[in-house]
Amino acid sequence: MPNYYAIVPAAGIGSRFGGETPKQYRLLAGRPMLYHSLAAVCRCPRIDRVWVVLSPDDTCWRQHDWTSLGYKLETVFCGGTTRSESVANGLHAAATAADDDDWVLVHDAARPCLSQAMLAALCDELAGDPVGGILAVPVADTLKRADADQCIASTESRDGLWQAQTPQMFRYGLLTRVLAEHRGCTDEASAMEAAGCRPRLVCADASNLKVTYPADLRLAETILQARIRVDE
Ligand SMILES: Nc1ccn([C@@H]2O[C@H](COP(=O)(O)OP(=O)(O)OP(=O)(O)O)[C@@H](O)[C@H]2O)c(=O)n1
Ligand SMILES: C[C@](O)(CO)[C@H](O)COP(=O)(O)O
Repeated sequence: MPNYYAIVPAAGIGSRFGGETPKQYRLLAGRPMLYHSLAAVCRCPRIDRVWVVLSPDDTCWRQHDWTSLGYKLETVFCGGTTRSESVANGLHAAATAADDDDWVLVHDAARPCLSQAMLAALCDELAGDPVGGILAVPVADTLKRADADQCIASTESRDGLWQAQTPQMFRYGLLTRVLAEHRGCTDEASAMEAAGCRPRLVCADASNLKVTYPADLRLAETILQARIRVDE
C-alpha cells in the first residue's frame, strides 16, 4: 500500500497581497494563515509526514508556536524563487522517506480553508489511479475577454473549464521526474500535462479559496469562524 505525504510550499512573498509580512503569516482566526493550511494536512489520518517549505530568508516562522501541529511536521528552509522550484526542493527533502509509488499531496500555504471532507474525497477518488489529479471547481461565471482599454472584447465559452485548486496529488516518483523536466508551471498538474499525463479533476467547492488579495483574507476568516462555531 502506498504511503501519503504532503508538501506545503510557503516561501512566497505575496506581492499581490502586499504589506511587510508575507501573507502566509498574516493572522486568520487568531493564528497565522499557514497554521490553518498545515493543520488541514497534519490532521488528515492518511498523511504520514508533512514538509513545509520556507524561504531561506524566512524570519517569521520562529516568531510563532507550531508545536500543536504535532509530530508529522518537518520544516525545511529550501524555498526557491518560484512556486515550482519550492515544490521541487520540497520533493527532494522528502526523498529520505518517499518511494516512487507513494502519494504526495502538494498544498498551498495560501489555501487555509481546506476541509477534511475535501481531502478525503481527493484521496478516495484517486486511490487506484496510476497518475493522480487535483481538487478543482467547474467555472460558474460568464467569462469575458478584455481589450487593451478594459472594455469587453468577447464573451468566452465556459464549457469544460475548471478552476484548479490544491491539494494536487501525484505519485512521488513521477512528479519528481516531471517537475525536474518542466519548470516554471504555476501548478503541478500543468507540468504533468506537459509531460503527456492526464491528471483527474476531483470536484471541490469554492470554500477552498486561495488568499491572493486582502479581501480574500476576510472571506477566509468568515469561512473558518463559521466552521469553528459548528464544531463548538
Ligand atoms: N517562490 C515561491 C512562490 C510561491 N510559493 C508558495 O506557493 C503558494 C501559491 O502561491 P501564491 O498564492 O501565488 O503566493 P505568492 O507567490 O506568495 O504570491 P504572489 O504571486 O502574489 O507574489 C503559496 O503558498 C506561496 O507561499 C513558494 O513556496 N515559493
Ligand atoms: C496552484 C494554484 O493554487 C492553483 O490554483 C495556483 O496556480 C498557484 O498560484 P498562482 O496564483 O497561479 O501563482
